[in-house]
This record gives sequence, structure tokens and C-alpha cells, in this order.
Amino acid sequence: QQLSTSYYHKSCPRFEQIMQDTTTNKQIASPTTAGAALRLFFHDCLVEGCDASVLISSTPFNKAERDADINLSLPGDGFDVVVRAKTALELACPGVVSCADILAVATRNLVTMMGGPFYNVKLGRRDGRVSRAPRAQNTLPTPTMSMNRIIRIFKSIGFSVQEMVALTGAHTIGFSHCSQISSDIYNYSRTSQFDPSYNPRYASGLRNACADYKKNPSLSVFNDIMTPRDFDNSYYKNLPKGLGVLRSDRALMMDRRTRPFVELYARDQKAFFEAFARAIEKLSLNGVKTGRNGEIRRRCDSFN
Ligand code: HEM
Ligand SMILES: [Ca+2]
Ligand SMILES: [Ca+2]
Repeated sequence: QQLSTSYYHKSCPRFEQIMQDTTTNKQIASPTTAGAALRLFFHDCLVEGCDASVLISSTPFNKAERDADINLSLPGDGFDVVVRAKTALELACPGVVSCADILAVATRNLVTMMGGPFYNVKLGRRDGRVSRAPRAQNTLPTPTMSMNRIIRIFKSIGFSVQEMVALTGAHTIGFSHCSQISSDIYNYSRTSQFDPSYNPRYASGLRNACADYKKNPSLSVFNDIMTPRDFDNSYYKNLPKGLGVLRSDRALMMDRRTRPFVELYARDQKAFFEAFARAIEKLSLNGVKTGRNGEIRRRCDSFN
């Protein structure tokens, strides 16, 4: 069985419409949904493939991916938009649409809604039957990893350096928690309060914004200080100015393997959109399960 864009045409003719309505309504009610869903999708596809393994809740017998430390910051809005779509789809066509397809299409709709490129999402993914916290913890990239390690993670699922740089343009929207950058902005070294790869004024702005983060762990800052809600190429324009929020963002500008692509996407938004669309379309096919390798979950947060 192969994936196709018309997979639900007969079995669930209202699929596209229900997805469009659900994502639009959710994004209008909660504007942080787009970033939340996009990161959730990335974290799903990197671990066990795009199979909704990240949506599973833990049980007394299994600590699931979503309870891995690295996933605790995934905002509820990303999960919620999937649950809403699943509820509507189960009424319209019970037992037909997978949670993995719902997350893939919700992400695409939201990227497009924020002004990003449209791309095709092939359908027919089945939901996975494995979700283990240690696998998420050991697989996903973190901002303090060396560029070598980050490149290796993407290479292991078939992505080039250029594709990795394009995908990370996702940081043109959304937030990072202060805890992700505290070691870069407070008491960075004996000689510098903050990481010198920051623009100094930006660093002091971040220090102010995060001042209370120990008492208030939910404090966050924009990933793209210039256009935090628009899916555009301003993320790449920020990097040469020292306006990258995460250490891994600023590292894209420091490393000679990644810098040329940062510069390309900074000057050419069309090139970024084309590369992002191709890369996320490819990501959306990573490790997909078909036939008896998966199931159509009744609820997205538990195995059948
Ligand atoms: C290159 C390696 C990457 C690293 C080290 C990384 C790390 C992070 C971290 C630490 C955050 C902040 C999370 C928080 O504090 O809540 C974040 C946010 C985000 N990441 Fe990445 N990321 C990477 C690549 C990607 C890719 C490839 C995508 C999607 C295609 C992506 C999508 C996002 C989005 C949308 C947010 C904002 C989430 C929100 O607003 O809730 N990231 N990333
Ligand atoms: Ca997965
Ligand atoms: Ca932006």
C-alpha cells in the first residue's frame, strides 16, 4: 500500500474540509498553535517516523515519548489541534483517518496559514504501536549539541546539510523557553556575561525578558524577534546580526558548512520557501508505516 494525496477521497470525502476548518478555528483562537504543531510534527517524524508516536500518553507500564524531558516543553495546543480534528473526523468517518495523517496535514495547513509555502502531503500513514521516552531523548537535537552532531542526526534520516538548514527555518515562528538559553545569557564565562555570538543589545534584551525565569519557568522569548508570527525568511536575516535565539541557531552562521545556505535563504525568500517545502514534504514521509505495520487509533493518545 502506497501513500497518495487522494487516499481519503472515497473513504472520507470531507477530510480536507474538516482539517481546514479545525486548523483555522484553532489557530484563530490560539495563535501559538502553528509553532506548537510544527515542532510537534518534527519531534514525531524524527522518532519512529511520522506515526503519531509522540501523541501517546504514558501508562504505569510505559513512559511515552511526550514525557521525555526534551518533549515536556511541547505546548498543549499542538496536541489539542490534533484531538479536535480527530473528534470531528471520527464523527464523519469513524475508524478511517490516522492520527499521523492528521498531524501532518494540520502542520501543513498551519504553515501555509502563517504565510509559508503550500506543499502536498501524501496520505495513508498508519499510527505506530511504540512510544518510548528514552528513544526521543536519544534521537532529538538540542541547542547545545555541536554542529557535527546536529548534522549527523539529520544525515541519519537522509537529510543533507542544506536540507537541515532549510528545515530549521521553522524557527521563523514560535517561542523558546528562557531555560533553553539561560546558560548563554547569564554568567556565560568568567569574562563575559553572555555568549559573544549574540548581538550585545539583543543579549541584554533577552536577559531582561528572562530575568524572572527561575520563579516563572513558562517565561519564553520569540524565536524570530523581527517577525515572530510570520512564516518568512527573517530568521536567516537575523543570524548574521547575532539575533539568533538558540545556540544552535547562531551556530548555523558560525559553521562554514551551514553559513552559505543561511546567506542564500537570507537574501532569497523564494529559494527558502522552495527548499523548505521540499524538505518538509520529505520529512513527512520519514519512516511512515502502512498496512499491518500500524493501526488507525481510536484515540490519538493511546494504542488500540
Ligand atoms: C537543528 C536542530 C534543532 C534544534 C536544536 C531545535 C531546538 C529547539 C528548541 C530548544 C526550541 C524551544 C522549545 C521550547 O523552549 O519550548 C525549539 C522551538 C521550535 N522548533 Fe526547533 N530545533 C531544531 C530544528 C527544528 C526543525 C527542523 C523544526 C521543524 C521543521 C523545528 C521547529 C520548531 C518550532 C516551530 C519551534 C517553536 C515551538 C513553539 O512555538 O512552541 N525545529 N526548537
Ligand atoms: Ca513518531
Ligand atoms: Ca518570521
